Amino acid sequence: MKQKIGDQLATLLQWAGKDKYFLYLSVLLSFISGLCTMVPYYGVYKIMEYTYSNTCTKEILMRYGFVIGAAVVVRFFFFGMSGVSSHKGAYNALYKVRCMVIDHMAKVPLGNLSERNTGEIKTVLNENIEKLELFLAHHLPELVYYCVGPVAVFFYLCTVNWKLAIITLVPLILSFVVMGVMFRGTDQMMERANRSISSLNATMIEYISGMKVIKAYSMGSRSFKKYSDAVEDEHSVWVEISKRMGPPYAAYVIIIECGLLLMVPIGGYWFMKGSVGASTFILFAFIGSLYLTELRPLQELGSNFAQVLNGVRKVEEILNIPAYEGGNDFPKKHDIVLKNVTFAYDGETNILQNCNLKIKDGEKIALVGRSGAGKSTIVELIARFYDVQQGAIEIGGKNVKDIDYETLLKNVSFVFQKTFLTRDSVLENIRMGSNATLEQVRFAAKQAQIDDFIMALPNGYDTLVGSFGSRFSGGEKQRIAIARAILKNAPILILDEATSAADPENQVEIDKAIHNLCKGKTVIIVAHRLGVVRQCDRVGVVENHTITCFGSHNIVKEKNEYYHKAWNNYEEARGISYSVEGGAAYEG
Ligand SMILES: Nc1ncnc2c1ncn2[C@@H]1O[C@H](COP(=O)(O)OP(=O)(O)OP(=O)(O)O)[C@@H](O)[C@H]1O
Repeated sequence: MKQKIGDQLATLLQWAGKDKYFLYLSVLLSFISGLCTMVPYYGVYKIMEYTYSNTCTKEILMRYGFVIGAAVVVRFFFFGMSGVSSHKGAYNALYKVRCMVIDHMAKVPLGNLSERNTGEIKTVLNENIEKLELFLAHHLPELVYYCVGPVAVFFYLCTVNWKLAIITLVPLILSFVVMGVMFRGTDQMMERANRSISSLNATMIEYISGMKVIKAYSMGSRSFKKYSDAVEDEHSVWVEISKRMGPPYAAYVIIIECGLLLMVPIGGYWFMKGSVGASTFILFAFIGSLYLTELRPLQELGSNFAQVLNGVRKVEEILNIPAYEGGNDFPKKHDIVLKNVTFAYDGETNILQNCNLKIKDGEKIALVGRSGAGKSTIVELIARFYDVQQGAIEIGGKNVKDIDYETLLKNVSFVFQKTFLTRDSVLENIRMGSNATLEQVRFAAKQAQIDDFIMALPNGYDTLVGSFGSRFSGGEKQRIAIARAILKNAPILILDEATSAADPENQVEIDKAIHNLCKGKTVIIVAHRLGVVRQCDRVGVVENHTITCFGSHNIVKEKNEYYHKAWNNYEEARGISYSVEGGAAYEG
């Protein structure tokens, strides 16, 4: 449903919180500044009256000259102060909105976020929120200033001659009609412009982050085409907008400037008839029609206003994604139970169906199965990255939906297949926002077998991670991720094929570190390589949308066909002897 403009502005002010008072102050100062616009008209008119009645003296000239000068100074001073206040309010408000969006994103289910592409979220966080800054810091005080000034002048002109004053409004009324035409239907256009910017952002992110693959597969021209198509689309939207708004804009400018064309014949006729004096005629003919030109910037503000409202809508859309709120403390016991879990990412195609699993507190289990069987999905459901559609997931007897989401995430450690490093120091990359001391971080890094490597870096733990963590190999990044998990020390640990990228030379040390890390914790390992399964108490086979077999390695091997075969293949592969003609045999 379309929201009213007033409601959207109220929402914006509500987001600003206490900083809205800076914005109110800015509006007040702009208001006073706008009122001062009237004073020069008053001063000039008075001087003309004295001049035409032959009573103008040096003293009178000085007096009105001073009044005009003072009004101009006050006007600019107050307008400047209004800008200072609006900037203070706007930047604080912007900071709050950005924090609110980021905080909210942390509390919403991943599923709802991944429905939006990264480009769309980037557009909201950057472009849309920037538009709010432009509005609050610049347009809001300008809007008040450009409205109050002409209104004050109009009222003053009414005191001089109300009939002529009303005639000065004719161009204004016409310009409003033109503005109405100009902005009719721009909502959809701005929505389209916003979509095209989001799509351009998404393509740009994809193009830059996939540069390696694009080069490796000589996909340059095709990928570039996708990018250039997005640029083309964005360009065509704006061409259409300017085509649509250009002619009415030109008409608006001409109409608002043509007050003189009405004033000279009408005012002149009344002057000739003797119904208005010379000073009144001159005031209206030359100055009275000028004041409306002050309204010209309102058109620009109007077109930006549509974008601001669109920005508010986009931010609201993200803030309106239902978040996981409230909930209980994390349970003392850490057994995990899946009860008849059914789940589909798209709500239709079930990835899991009536899936059951019971993991004891402190147990270490492995999930195995074909690629795409749903192993990662199970562990992500346990950490409530998504909500199950049917059934329940319980930790320590409590449904994960009833546990405070932040607490749940604090108590579950994840080591993903792909490690994400932030553009920060190595220290902060291991700390991940915690207050851990350098000693604690180093202790964790030692256990993860990465301390020596970090100490050998140019600035040790203060070394900055290059863009997207490109300075580290896959194995090094994984060991940093293991160090993070060791430091976090959560009672539930999920390793999603955590050691797949490890350096074979360090594999033994890493296995040792993981062994220490797992002590006393409930551990789920998503195992792609079967070697890791032997360290686990039990193993579960994920197939046919459920866990078909769960038990010790020997039992599952005996009962489950997939696991039996996979294990035999694994053993066979390990036993393969490679021999090079003339060389010694190598046992893999
Ligand atoms: N975010 C998502 N949106 C839609 N479908 C998804 C999403 N993530 C995974 N899937 C689909 O769900 C199914 C199970 O994926 P999942 O990653 O859980 O399998 P997996 O057993 O861990 O596979 P692998 O061993 O290859 O990592 C796959 O068909 C996959 O395409």
